[in-house]
Amino acid sequence: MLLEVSELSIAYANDTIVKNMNLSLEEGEVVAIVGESGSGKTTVIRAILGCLPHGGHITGGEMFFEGKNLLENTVEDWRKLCGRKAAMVFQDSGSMLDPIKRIGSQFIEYICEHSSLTKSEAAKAAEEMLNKMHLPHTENLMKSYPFELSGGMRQRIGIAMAMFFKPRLLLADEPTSALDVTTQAQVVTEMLEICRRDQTAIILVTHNIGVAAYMSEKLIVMRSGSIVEAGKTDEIITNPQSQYTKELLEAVPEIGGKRYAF
Ligand SMILES: Nc1ncnc2c1ncn2[C@@H]1O[C@H](COP(=O)(O)OP(=O)(O)OP(=O)(O)O)[C@@H](O)[C@H]1O
Repeated sequence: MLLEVSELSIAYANDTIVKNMNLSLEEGEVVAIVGESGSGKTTVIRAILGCLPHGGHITGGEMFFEGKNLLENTVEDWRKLCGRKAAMVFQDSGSMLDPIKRIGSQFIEYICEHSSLTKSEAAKAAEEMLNKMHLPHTENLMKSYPFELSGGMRQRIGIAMAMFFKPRLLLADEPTSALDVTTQAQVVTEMLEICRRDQTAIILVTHNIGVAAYMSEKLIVMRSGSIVEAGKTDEIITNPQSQYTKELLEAVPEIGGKRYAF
């Protein structure tokens, strides 16, 4: 088992936000957490990466990653885990790029900081990674500034950087929500392609059960900090048990009798 979270509870100050969360993930598996805004999805994945915001703390439960108890992690343990073994992609990962540095120089700097590659080796590897995200004209792209690129391209670069070191676990928080529908579909497909090739497991956080259905094998439906329903995605989608899941599914657009993921 890659990740095992059991009975996890999280509070901000004295308010319990997440109650008795359970989640398990094998190598290369994709689990999606869906639920309305404020249900605690982001809080769960922040806890897994040891980066709850100020005031947030774990009040109960356990988390094991590759058999190691995450609740016993030192600052050094978290530093080793984040970036290389576990990486995160946000809704606006593209906007985390430094606006006054060319794409190539920031990607190379990032690689050199976390590995022993030389600058020219890093440049070659960075360009290859951009190719894998199906970014066009990568040679020119490396010389571009972020503002010269579309939002979709910037987000793909953010994902390429997060995936560069082939993390065992990718935490993706609404990774495509800021993109238009067509670009969303492309970016999701590319991200899945890379994760499948590298056997990277994903926890996908989304409010869009359509995207979750398309991407994941397992689904967790959350509401107000608790699990409403959890299990195999196909089974939940075809035979939802809770009224809340049914409502989420009904909100997915239907055209000609078919429900569409995006
Ligand atoms: N830093 C914080 N301090 C106090 N409360 C917080 C903090 N961050 C989040 N919360 C509260 O925790 C609850 C869950 O928030 P969280 O961001 O985990 O939900 P979410 O399901 O990811 O929502 P969204 O889809 O809007 O991102 C919310 O009620 C929110 O107000």
